[in-house]
Amino acid sequence: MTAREVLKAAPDVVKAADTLSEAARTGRTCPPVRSLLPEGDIDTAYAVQRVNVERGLAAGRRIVGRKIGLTSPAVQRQLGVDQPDFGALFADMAVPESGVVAAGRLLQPKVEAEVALVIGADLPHAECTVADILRAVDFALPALEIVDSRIEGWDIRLVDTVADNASSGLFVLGGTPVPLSGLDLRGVRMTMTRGGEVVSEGTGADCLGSPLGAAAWLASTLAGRGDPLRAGDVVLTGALGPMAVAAPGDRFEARISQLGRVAVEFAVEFAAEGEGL
Ligand SMILES: C=C/C=C(\O)C(=O)O
Repeated sequence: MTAREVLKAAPDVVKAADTLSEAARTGRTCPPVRSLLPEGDIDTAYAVQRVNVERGLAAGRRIVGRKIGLTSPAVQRQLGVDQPDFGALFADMAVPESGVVAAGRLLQPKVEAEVALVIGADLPHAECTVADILRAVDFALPALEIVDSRIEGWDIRLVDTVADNASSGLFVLGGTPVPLSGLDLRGVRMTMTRGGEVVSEGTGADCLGSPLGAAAWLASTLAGRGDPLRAGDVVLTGALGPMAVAAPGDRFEARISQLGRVAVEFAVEFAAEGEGL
């Protein structure tokens, strides 16, 4: 969808996109958008997502990659869905390794641990294989995805999360790139802690069978839509285990075998000046 096509998008698509972007802008959640869209119509939900992505690009934001969502059976169960989806990653969503997320930056954050891949060659084919992915990937990194929902209480079905840029929020990449050669991404084991307590565990196989298979699904899907993965793109391949709610003051750390560790902190909210006196 080009910027010109966005302007011509159906009124229900524009209304859903406006509802979500207003929630993001004001920091106030909105009701589910599924009631505005044809029931279960995933293509229309992606059109809503595209409207807000095009608006972001028009406002000067830069796409740096894609996220895959809903890859783990645990997350699919948590959200009551049965297929993966994808969303856009913008440069302003990147948080430095061990960085701090400012209070109030997100509406209802939750954290997931994932394998990130950095793509070194374009992937233009609509039938992308795992071998294509292996040849194209420059390196892997451990990552945290901080998902968020503009929809109140995370009351989402597949259409809602697709329209809402796959419930994306922010992401953190670990600091040490690992070449794929010799890595068994299906076999990696992930443990994520919040304040030192284990809150999520999983393996590479829990991500659609393998993070490489998930990446092949994404590359095929995007190429089929005429918007392929390109050299330099970051791919967050999807949660390896259940997501965990984040509150002010929380510190998350994920360790993924063969890949290393990655951490993030959520700032403590301070009372406004004079409040509570
Ligand atoms: C609602 C978001 C889910 C994901 O991002 C995931 O499963 O990775």
